[in-house]
Amino acid sequence: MKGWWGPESTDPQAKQGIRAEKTDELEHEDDPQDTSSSKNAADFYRAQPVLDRRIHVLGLGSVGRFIAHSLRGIPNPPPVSLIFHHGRILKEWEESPKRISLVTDGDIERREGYDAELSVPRFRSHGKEIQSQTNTGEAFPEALDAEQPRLLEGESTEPIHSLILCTKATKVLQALSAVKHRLHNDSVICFLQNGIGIVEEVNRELFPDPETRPHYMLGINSHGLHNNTGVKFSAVHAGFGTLSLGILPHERDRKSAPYAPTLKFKTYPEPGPIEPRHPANPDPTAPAPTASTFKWTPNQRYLLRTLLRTPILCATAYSPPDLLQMQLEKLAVNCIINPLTVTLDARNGAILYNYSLTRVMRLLLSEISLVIRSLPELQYIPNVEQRFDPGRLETMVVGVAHKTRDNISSMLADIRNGRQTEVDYINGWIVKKGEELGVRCLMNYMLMHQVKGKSRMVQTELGEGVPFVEPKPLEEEVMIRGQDDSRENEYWQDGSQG
Ligand SMILES: CC(C)(CO)C(=O)C(=O)O
Repeated sequence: MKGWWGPESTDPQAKQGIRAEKTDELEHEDDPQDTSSSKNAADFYRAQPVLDRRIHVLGLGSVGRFIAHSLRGIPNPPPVSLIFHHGRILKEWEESPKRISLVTDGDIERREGYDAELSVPRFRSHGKEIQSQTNTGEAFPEALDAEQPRLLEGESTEPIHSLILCTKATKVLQALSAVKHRLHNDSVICFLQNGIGIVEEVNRELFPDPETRPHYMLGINSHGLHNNTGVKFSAVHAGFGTLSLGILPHERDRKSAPYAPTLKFKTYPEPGPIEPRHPANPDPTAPAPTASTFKWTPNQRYLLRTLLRTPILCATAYSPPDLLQMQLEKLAVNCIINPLTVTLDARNGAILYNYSLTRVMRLLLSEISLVIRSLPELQYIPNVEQRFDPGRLETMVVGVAHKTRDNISSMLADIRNGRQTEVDYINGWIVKKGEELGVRCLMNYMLMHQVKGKSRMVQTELGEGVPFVEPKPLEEEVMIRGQDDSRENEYWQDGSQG
């Protein structure tokens, strides 16, 4: 039997990832007549075959390229499809040697064997696709019936079973809208964005019906990656980190989902003064937490195991409550370093050893800490009060700012390049959650709007100034000088997670 974790296939087509990769290696596994093989731990994993080994990567910035490169480097690699967001870039890829290169400590490693496809982001407003033109200016064909997706030439209708989503948080809806018709209720999407609240937004806007909604996984990336200036389809692995992964319980399994958020606190608005609430004074009438078992689907298990067996990713799997706490720690750090570096227009280290900025940081952290400690999802988890104590969060922020002192934060890089920032999913999430929980977060609100104001200011300046390449109608990004030089900085130093 040929297992998919076994030695590398000698079939050149399989190496190229060309075949429709139906798993055949598992077809005898479930034969009830077959009593010859004794059951062992691996049988558990082999019990349910996955349908398709192909992994699609959507969002081909430095993180997407790194993941795609890493996946093709493992024994018996899965077929990997790169989804390009622009016809021009797909053409460049087709005309290139079709390789992704990764630079580590000056050494270049090139990998090939990718498939490529096109999927043009759909612009959205108020929960609807509003686009009548593509980013190359051509008109979208009219759909024959409202239920059918409006497809462009070259766009696929093939189902996607496993998708790794590496776009920025601000591009998730547009990117997913374009492949929504290919995702089914057994597909799995692995979200790898900064910030929190993306999954909820995707559910609300794209998959409101739990019956047709795909399954989800979350990942927190701490690898330091940036673009390789001037070199296409390449990334620089500047800092070794980890990938913390977790499978999210599906709403279809809600009843048995671990730590399903039960509303333990009365939500705002309510009459009378707003009292901060946190687990020290929970609502005694709230129901107790539910059991923590839920089933993984074959696609979820397959994608998780494939990422876990990719050594360079240094991936580890966590339970949903653990992953949530790690996300919240990262969020707290991003809530301070990212917007402050924007307002200061300085590298991460600038916030250190500065009396006034320490005051600012503490005010922000007192709100952030209170919101996090008030989350109903965390109320039954031991030590939440200590883990998210403002003092501990401050130590973490200072530690990360020190380790990444020479970096330009991802938010500052976005601002400088005229891109939309992820502030809505960082400080914006704190403000929104605070409103729901009755914790007013004025400091975070103000800082969020300073970032937005700065973003608008830069975009206006760029619009009035002289861009080097005129944006085509509805083209996503304006190419400006220095864009490729910016460190696309998803840096999150591992040790800082405390
Ligand atoms: C931790 C920090 C601030 C490091 O640069 C980061 O994650 C980011 O820039 O987004």
